[in-house]
Amino acid sequence: MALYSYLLLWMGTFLGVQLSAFEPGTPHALIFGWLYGINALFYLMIRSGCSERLKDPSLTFLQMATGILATTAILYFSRELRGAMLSIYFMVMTFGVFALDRRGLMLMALFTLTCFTGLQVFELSTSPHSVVFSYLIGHWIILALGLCWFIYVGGYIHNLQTRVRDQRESLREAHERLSAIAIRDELTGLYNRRHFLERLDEEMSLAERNGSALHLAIIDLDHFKQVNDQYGHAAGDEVLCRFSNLASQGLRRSDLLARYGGEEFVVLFPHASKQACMAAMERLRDAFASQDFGFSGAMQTSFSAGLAAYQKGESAESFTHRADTALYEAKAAGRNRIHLTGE
Ligand SMILES: Nc1nc2c(ncn2[C@@H]2O[C@H](COP(=O)(O)OP(=O)(O)OP(=O)(O)O)[C@@H](O)[C@H]2O)c(=O)[nH]1
Repeated sequence: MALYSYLLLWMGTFLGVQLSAFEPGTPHALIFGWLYGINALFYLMIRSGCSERLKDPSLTFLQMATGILATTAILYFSRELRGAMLSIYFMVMTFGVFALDRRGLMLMALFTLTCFTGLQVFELSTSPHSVVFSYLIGHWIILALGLCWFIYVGGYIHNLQTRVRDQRESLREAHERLSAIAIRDELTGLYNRRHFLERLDEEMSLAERNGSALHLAIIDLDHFKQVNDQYGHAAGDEVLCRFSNLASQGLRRSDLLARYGGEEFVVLFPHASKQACMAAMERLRDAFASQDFGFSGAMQTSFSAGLAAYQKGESAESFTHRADTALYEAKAAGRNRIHLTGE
């Protein structure tokens, strides 16, 4: 954008010289040559990442200061076009609107006014006879008022931009939070059934492609209705949460644990042998059975589980059905046990 703007400005200056609106000897090639050289240096600093170490990595201040100095040099050679050429300062200030806050804009405005005042003082001291005093004051006032307007409007645009950015950021965070909540079970914090079924499909595709082992365990807490009936729903919830914590801590991070519904849970074991899965499940069964919930002696906390190994080419329905059948067998065999399905 800077290169394009400078090109337009160069063309304007060149035309101004041809039409005698500028001093005949205006060294426009020299001024713009320098300008392009310095901007090429800025470009290299930004592209190479050198500018990252600076306080202003986009080099906005430096780029604007260069533009303001170059504009002051061009204004020096302008004659009756001086008033119109003041607008170039505002073009340079526009660069800062999206990158600088109100304080930064004030600094750049002050720098602009200082440069222009310096130019006027220089002209007054070197050729006082060619200076029209009313023009001099008029130009200064127009520039000062224009810069004040820029600070006000620029600051407003900057604040607006910051607010939009903040809102976009909070929307992104809210979306992330919602996505995280959508895949979790509210009571236990474990993954919910929907997320589990999605992951099951993914893991089955992986096992299909790589020929790797994949086991599925369906767990059902035993006589859970009695807990609710005798000790209330809150006690039932406490048992569900305690089981979830035990299982989360006892399983490997690569195992996928989810609440399947009610007092039913599932664990997906990717890349684990049948023996390793059985051992993990037995450890969990022992840990759960030894939990003390303060229930009366007759009531034991235990679970039954069915374990199935994924068979190449089978559907998710068939895989879960086989694990479910094994669970049914475990319940029928007296509960508090884990059954492994064959075929
Ligand atoms: N506290 C509580 N209870 C739940 C929740 N979800 C399901 N339940 C209860 O879990 C109980 C499940 O009972 P059943 O399906 O008869 O199973 P069970 O008593 O565990 O018997 P078996 O599975 O045959 O050993 C029901 O009483 C449900 O109300 C929950 O989120 N919190």
